[in-house]
Amino acid sequence: MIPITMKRRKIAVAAGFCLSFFLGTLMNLLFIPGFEHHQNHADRVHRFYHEQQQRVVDGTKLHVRDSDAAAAVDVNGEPTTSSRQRLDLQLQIQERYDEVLRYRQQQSPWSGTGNPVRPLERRRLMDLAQRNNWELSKGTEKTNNQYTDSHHRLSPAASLYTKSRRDFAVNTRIVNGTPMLGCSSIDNVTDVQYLGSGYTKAVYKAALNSSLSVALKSVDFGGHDMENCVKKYGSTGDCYRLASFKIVKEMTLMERLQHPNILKLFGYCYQDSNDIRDTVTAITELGSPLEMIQLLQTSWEERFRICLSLVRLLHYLAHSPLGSVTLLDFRPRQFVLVQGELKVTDLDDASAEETPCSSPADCVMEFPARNFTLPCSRGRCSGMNEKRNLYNAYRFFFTYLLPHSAPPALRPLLDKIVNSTGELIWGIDETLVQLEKVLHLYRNGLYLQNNTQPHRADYKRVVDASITGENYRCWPSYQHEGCMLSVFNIHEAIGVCESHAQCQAFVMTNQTTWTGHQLVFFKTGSASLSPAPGKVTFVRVSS
Ligand SMILES: Nc1ncnc2c1ncn2[C@@H]1O[C@H](COP(=O)(O)OP(=O)(O)OP(=O)(O)O)[C@@H](O)[C@H]1O
Repeated sequence: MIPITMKRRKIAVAAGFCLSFFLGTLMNLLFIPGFEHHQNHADRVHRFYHEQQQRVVDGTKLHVRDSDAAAAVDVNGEPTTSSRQRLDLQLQIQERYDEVLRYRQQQSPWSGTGNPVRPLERRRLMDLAQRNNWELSKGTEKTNNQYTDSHHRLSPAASLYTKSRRDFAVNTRIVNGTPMLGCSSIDNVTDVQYLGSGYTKAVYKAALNSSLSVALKSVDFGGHDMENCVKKYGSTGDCYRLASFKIVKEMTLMERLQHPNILKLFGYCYQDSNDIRDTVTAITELGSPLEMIQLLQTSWEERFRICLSLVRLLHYLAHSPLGSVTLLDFRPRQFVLVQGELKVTDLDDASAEETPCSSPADCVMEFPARNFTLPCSRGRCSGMNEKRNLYNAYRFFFTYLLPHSAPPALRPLLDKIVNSTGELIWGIDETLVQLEKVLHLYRNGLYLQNNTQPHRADYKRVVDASITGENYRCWPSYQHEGCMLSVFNIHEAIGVCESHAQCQAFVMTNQTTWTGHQLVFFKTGSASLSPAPGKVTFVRVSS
């Protein structure tokens, strides 16, 4: 039997513990100074315990049940393991919530105002941060979904129209001048296909109105993040809230960071799913996952485009409205291709905070092959966000994609770009200048070496004609069946034809690449020459 006074004390302590957490949350929501956002997580846990010990509160006011109170503290009035874990999880949710609010409101040192949080969004964010879903941890979720597969047990993106949901009239929401899609837009999606998943999210492709294809991103209930969290904390509801903040953060950054190489956010939908209120689904631009092996087989021009897109993106991130943004998880899988352009899709690990420091020893960037020490200036590691991005771009992209099979005249400049980024000699500004220079040289045919040797063969020019068959394979062809390469002009095409033993003719198509180069089909003969308006064929007449 526990003496009645002790029981009361426990109730009071537990209530204090709850109130303390509630007040902490409230202080953060109201931005009361003194409640540090950047506090170390462990310190914060500590502080909450300390505070709850000091408070004496009437438990009945907070409706703390005896059973809850008893579960929250042990016989010595100390928090039990389960209450510690619960608090730990709540604090993680709170931290993610704080981070999202910071990004919503943050101004860069040089730009205008941040985006104020609209009342509806604030309410939903608060809801996400505060709602207590302990009862959801009892494993009551349903799995009656048509898109369930063995790997991805159930994902809200895949269960859009099987659950009740709240459409917060998001169709009327305008972001950066564009109306946002909402739940009603994805009511009748068709052709839903699983695209991929990572640690936290599952991504599906879907067609809206049988026309626009989009990506639907939601928390993967069967993913590692959810599984590990539920194993540790036992609460599906709260683990969901924790994970969903990654999507909310990503959506926030997609709204605040507007650039052609950042995937567009088309909208979002909050709906009930798996017995969890307001599960979030982001509706974004659709891309195709980056396959490095496949990229190595494409033309230099396409690979250069990817590097240039990346450098343009990193230049924007270094000077973004939120300050210098770094992609902490910088792997090729965080990017997708949209019509040949590289776009970043996974922004949940992006950070606009420069690492705090007291000396350069705190500013060591460690990579598998080498380390860099950056200066510590005014309490922050100088340029660390930008440099981290740049070195990652070098090690994951430039070394593989830039020099390999480049036009020989561009090799010295490309080698310099690779070396200077690999040594972090250049910053992103200089790197961008140099890559734009490569583009200028390539686009204007300035990479073509002055070849004083005359062409060995003569060619007969046939206007509005093409050769249908007589294909041969070459690398890196734009077309699987035949040899289709891009050239700056007719002279380059003749040079290519003469360098291929099989080539007896070529067809200048009316298609161009992203740099304006013309696509040319190289052929083994001209027996199947036939009329084709707009195309010009050159047939070798002597050798
Ligand atoms: N818009 C998109 N279009 C096509 N595929 C996408 C899109 N967004 C994401 N993907 C694919 O889905 C995968 C998972 O998405 P995402 O990276 O956002 O999830 P995650 O859980 O954060 O992953 P990670 O463990 O890498 O952090 C990606 O690796 C990518 O291949």
